[in-house]
Amino acid sequence: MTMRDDHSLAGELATEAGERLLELRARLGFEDGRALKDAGDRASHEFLMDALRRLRPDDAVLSEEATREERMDPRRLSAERVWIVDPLDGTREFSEQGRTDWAVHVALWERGALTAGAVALPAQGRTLTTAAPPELPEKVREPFRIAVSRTRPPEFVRELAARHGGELVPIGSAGAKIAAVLTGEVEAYVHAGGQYEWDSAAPVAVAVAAGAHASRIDGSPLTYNQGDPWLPDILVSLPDLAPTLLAGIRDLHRQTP
Ligand SMILES: Nc1ncnc2c1ncn2[C@@H]1O[C@H](COP(=O)(O)O)[C@@H](OP(=O)(O)O)[C@H]1O
Ligand SMILES: [Mg+2]
Repeated sequence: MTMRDDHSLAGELATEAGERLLELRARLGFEDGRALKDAGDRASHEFLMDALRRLRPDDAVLSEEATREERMDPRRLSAERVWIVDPLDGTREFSEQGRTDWAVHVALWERGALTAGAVALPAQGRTLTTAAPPELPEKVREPFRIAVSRTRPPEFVRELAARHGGELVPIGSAGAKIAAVLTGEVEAYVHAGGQYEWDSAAPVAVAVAAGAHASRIDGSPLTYNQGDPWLPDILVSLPDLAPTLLAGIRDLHRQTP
């Protein structure tokens, strides 16, 4: 392979990992969901680790599927370049026949900020990348739609939508939900209660490159490559909707701390 820029590399790796996951899904079928999930996590992780080791040998990597020791390796904390990857986001949905809301995340963090990233949505036949960020819808649709976890929607988001005339849309995978914001299927994604850096790094890199709002739900910045990769809440939205949602969340939390 020739030397390529980080944006293209993120896109190519996420896309190829996704193609391998589609093949695996076709080969193993859906009878044994546990086996399919485990095989998908492992195959995608190994492909991405091998490729990054070969193509970016000097960079550190933080992957969901690495061992705890690898994830806690302090060398990444002093590294200038760290790839943050989720080899299979929405593992649950990957194991359910017919579902297309699962993703491969590949992000690059450099000296304090996300600088490149890609989210492959293999079953939707597309990859969103910082190489060519999607064009955001110009206007916020009314009623606006908030994507939430299918299985763990935060309690307050129902009330938030009700107060501001919004609708909830359950979708699996953080990457698929943020992609839905960027492609105009929903206007926002709100999550709280738990998540890790790899769940949001790549989709946030693409969202920011596209001009979307991305922050913690209190409006503070999302920070990556921390010692503890726990990053429990997130708001991604069209920029014009962010002030309403941030104020709405603040009000709700004031009332029910
Ligand atoms: N409360 C929680 N604690 C830890 N991880 C969570 C979580 N809620 C969601 N996630 C993770 O965020 C991703 C998107 O979840 P959801 O589809 O429910 O919105 C999933 O990643 P993985 O599929 O990579 O494990 C899921 O494990
Ligand atoms: Mg994930």
